[in-house]
Amino acid sequence: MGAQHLAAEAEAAAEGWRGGGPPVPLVPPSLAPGTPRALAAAHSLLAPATLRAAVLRAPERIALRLGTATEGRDATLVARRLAEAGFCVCAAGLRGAVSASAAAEARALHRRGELRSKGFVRRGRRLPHDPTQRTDLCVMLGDEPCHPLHASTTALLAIDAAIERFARRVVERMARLTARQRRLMGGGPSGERLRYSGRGDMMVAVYPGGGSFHGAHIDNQDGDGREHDFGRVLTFIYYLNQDWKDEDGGALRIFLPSICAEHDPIARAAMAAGISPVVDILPELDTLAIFRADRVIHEVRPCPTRHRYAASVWVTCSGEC
Ligand SMILES: O=C(O)CCC(=O)C(=O)O
Ligand SMILES: [Fe+2]
Repeated sequence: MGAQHLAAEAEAAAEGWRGGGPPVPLVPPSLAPGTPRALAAAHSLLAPATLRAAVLRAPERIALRLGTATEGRDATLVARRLAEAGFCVCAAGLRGAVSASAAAEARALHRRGELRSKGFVRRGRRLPHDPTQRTDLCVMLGDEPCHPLHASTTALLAIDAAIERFARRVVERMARLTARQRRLMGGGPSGERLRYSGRGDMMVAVYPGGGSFHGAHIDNQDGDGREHDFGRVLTFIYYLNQDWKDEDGGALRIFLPSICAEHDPIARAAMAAGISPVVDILPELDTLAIFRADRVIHEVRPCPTRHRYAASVWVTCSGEC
């Protein structure tokens, strides 16, 4: 299946819920009936993703300094990059002590058995866990002091608060984008100016080696079943793994949306050959990946041995013309 086709599906899905009609179902492309992945998955729970992909060089990281006076300027850069490409990769610039403590907290949650299998959220409901689609283990953290995990996740919650502050700024900057940028990847489904409407609890996840993976999907393919806003529009993922190498696998693979990729000659050639242009992002400590939760197809490549930890926050938006 070509990238153009995938992206067209993604865009159709993003619009389906806006028009008030039934949401357009999106089978995770790597698991569509008859594809190699679907066949492999029938034989093994840990089959690696086999969607044909041309791996392009990842764009330069934006060096952020979360929680400092430069955050406003950083948010403007991120908003522009999101509008042009649908995703961006940042170095968050958090103090080493904070990121190292958060990584230790995530490992301790796993050791204590707090991380469990979960299904996808579709139309606002969590579906039963399906090990042919994802084999990560996760838990949602709450920031209220009475939450049972509150005392053991203070560094993770500090990162959660920093991401929320930054996310609010990014959405504010996205609302200032031009109409053209908003129609690309910077606005609502009909190019509306985005407005921050909320966020979910932070999710801490581990891919515990053994080929664990998360098949190709869009986080919010159906508006999350919400009437009053667009549901999740941005995904923020902060990675918690020191010295992650190519050979450790586990890259976050982003499928370039076709309307963004067509300006790149290599991506265009790949699409013409029916191959998806993708970029792979290594889940290295302090890397912050940000992408459109409602439009960008992505997957987690299989993790053969190392345990891979990440903390994700989803931001919901409404829109205004
Ligand atoms: O951890 C990642 O890199 C991505 C995970 C993901 O796509 C998800 O949980 O929806
Ligand atoms: Fe996802």
